[in-house]
This record gives sequence, C-alpha cells and structure tokens, in this order.
Amino acid sequence: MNTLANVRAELDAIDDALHDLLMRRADVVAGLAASRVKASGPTLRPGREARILRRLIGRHSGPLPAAALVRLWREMFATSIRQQNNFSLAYHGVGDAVPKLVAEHFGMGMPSRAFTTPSQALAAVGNGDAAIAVLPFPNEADPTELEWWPALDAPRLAVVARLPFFSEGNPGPEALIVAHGMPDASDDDRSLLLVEADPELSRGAVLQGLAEAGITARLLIARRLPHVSRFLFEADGLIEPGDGRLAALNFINTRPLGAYATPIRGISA
Ligand SMILES: C=C(O[C@@H]1C=C(C(=O)O)C=C[C@H]1O)C(=O)O
Repeated sequence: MNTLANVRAELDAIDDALHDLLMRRADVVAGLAASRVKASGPTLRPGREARILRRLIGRHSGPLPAAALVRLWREMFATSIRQQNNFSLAYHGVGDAVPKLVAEHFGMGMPSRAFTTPSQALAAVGNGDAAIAVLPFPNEADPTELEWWPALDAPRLAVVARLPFFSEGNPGPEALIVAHGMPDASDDDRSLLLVEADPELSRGAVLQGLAEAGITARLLIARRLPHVSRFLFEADGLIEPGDGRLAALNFINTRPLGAYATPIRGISA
C-alpha cells in the first residue's frame, strides 16, 4: 500500500544508495588526488565538467528540473576540487552579481576573497594566493579602469570558463574565470580574441579578415584608441596561441585570451 511510511521507506533506501555512491565518488577523487596523475595541470577542469554536464543533461528525463541536476553536480565538482588541493578563488565585481555567480558555481563552502579591482584579483592568481579569478564578463559600458581583458597576460593567465554554464533562458549578468594556462577543449567551445588594428580599418573589414583566415567571430567590444582600434571578439571553436589561422592575419596584434565551453542556455524538450 502507498502509505506515507512506505514512501518514506523507499526514500530512505534511495538516500542510502545515493550516499553510498557519493562516498564512492569521493574515494575515487581521493585516489586521483593521491596518484599525482594531474600533478602537471590545474585542479579545475571546466572543459571536463562541461562534458559531464552535457552528457547528463542529454540523458535526463522525468520531473527533476535540469537546473536542480546541474546544482547538485556543481556542489559535487566544488567538493571534489577542494578534496584535491587547497583551492581558493579571488573575485571582483560591482554589486552582488559576481558573488552570486561564485556561490552558484562553487557552492557555499569555497574559500573566496573579494577584490576592489580586477587587476588585484588577477594579481592574486599571478602570485599564487588564489587558483582562479572570477571577473565580470566584458561589457561595452565598462569604465576603462575596470576593463581587465586588454592587459590579460595570456596565455600565462587565460580565460577558462564562462558563468553560468547552464541557465534556462536569459542568464542575467555573466562572469569569466581566469586561471593559469589555456583551457582543455570540451568539444564545443568559444574563444576570446583580442585584435588591435589600424584605426582606418572598419570593424567589417576586421571581421572579414578573420573570416578569410577561417575564424567565425562576433564582435563583443570595440574601443577606438589614439593610434589603434582595439576589439574583443568571441570566436567559434578553440583558438590557442599557436593556431595556424592566426599566422594568416596581418593586424597590428592578435592575441587569444582563452576559451570556454559553450554555455547551455535553456534546453529544448
Ligand atoms: C575529478 C577531476 O577534477 C575536477 C573535478 C571534476 C569531477 O568531480 O568530476 C571534474 C573536473 C575537475 O574540475 C578531474 O579532473 O577529472
């Protein structure tokens, strides 16, 4: 009979099974941490996390909202990252959008420190005080003194993830994670490209130059400086510093700033 006691007994059995699996997952991560197989690379691997979430969302069905599935896995990722080393993060943001994204992405327990400028947060990563910096997604309306991407020391420090990775519909304010080294591919990625070009060159001509080199890109920000036009593009795919397509470009300066797994924006039923 479907009494409350019966339903609760079934939930208790499911909780035990889930608990066993969570403990088993943590054991596997502990083995990974002890084995040093990741010793040469960063702890946080947003590309791998994106592959896991895409795979699970792809097989998902039933009444559990996909957003809840992602939240549960985010908490597990954050826990397993902290299991692997003393992970901590630096962030900068005006208002509460960035701290909110940090809490949603890394759970409530992740050690994090706020900085009043993006360059201070990046310096904390540069000198090893923090593993990553979370910074606001570049915006055309940003004041120059908060514009962090033109001075990003890529590929030493590079963009490796975009937050939120999952949202149903409009994501609201977004952020980027900057870490040491270029990110792993996730099979569906986008790259940030800084281009400095002769101010005589229109943005259409710059886009055409990129297209002729085989790079499909969208303009995010254009800045007219005294002797140069500076552009930030989001390009399809993973573009790393040695990419052959960059050699074909003859702008004043073209620099990949990193990449991120293409975020999921709503899922079709
Ligand atoms: C376990 C790993 O480290 C981190 C934690 C992950 C996980 O818990 O599945 C996945 C990617 C990394 O951010 C890994 O690199 O596989």
